[in-house]
Amino acid sequence: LSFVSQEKNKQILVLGLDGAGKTSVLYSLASNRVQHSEAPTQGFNAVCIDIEDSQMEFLEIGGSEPFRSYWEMYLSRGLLLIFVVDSADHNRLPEAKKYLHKLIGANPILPLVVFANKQDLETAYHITDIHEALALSDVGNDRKMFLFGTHLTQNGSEIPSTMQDAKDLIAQLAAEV
Ligand SMILES: Nc1nc2c(ncn2[C@@H]2O[C@H](COP(=O)(O)OP(=O)(O)OP(=O)(O)O)[C@@H](O)[C@H]2O)c(=O)[nH]1
Ligand SMILES: [Mg+2]
Repeated sequence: LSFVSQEKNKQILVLGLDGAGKTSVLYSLASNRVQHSEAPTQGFNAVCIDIEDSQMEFLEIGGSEPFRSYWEMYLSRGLLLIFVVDSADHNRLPEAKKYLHKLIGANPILPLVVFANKQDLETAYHITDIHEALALSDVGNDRKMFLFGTHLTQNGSEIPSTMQDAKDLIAQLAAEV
């Protein structure tokens, strides 16, 4: 895990409301072990992850209100967009949907990978309900779009297979663009 400040490389953008689990997902993808974040991201969080022979640069932008205005500014530097939602945060799904559609409206081609996170919580919506709540059928046919149900539980345990699948897919998508 390392922090980078290269400007030229295109990044994999990691966005979504505060508390969705973006940082936890990134740390876990980086180490292949579940690693929960300890604090909300204040601003930006850049993480380099080795996949097979290449290195991928991920950029999380904090999901708290003051940081959301930066999301759209970074779209053009994005290779693909990972959008993370808390599947159990029913009340804020409409808000997540609003922001997601603003983002995809601003960029017609950026591939989209949605993480319906916190599937371990009892009240979590199933991915089919997340698909509907986020109106993912309106995303458009010209864009590559994928939806994964993910969960992170015990710190230090191996990442669940859906997370590994998502990581493999992201590597494949990044290699294609
Ligand atoms: N139960 C459960 N908790 C999770 C999961 N993923 C993350 N969390 C917890 O959710 C909280 C928020 O996680 P973060 O990774 O900080 O969320 P974030 O999206 O980076 O939030 P910001 O940086 O504020 O935008 C933390 O307490 C995590 O431990 C999950 O899959 N299941
Ligand atoms: Mg964070």
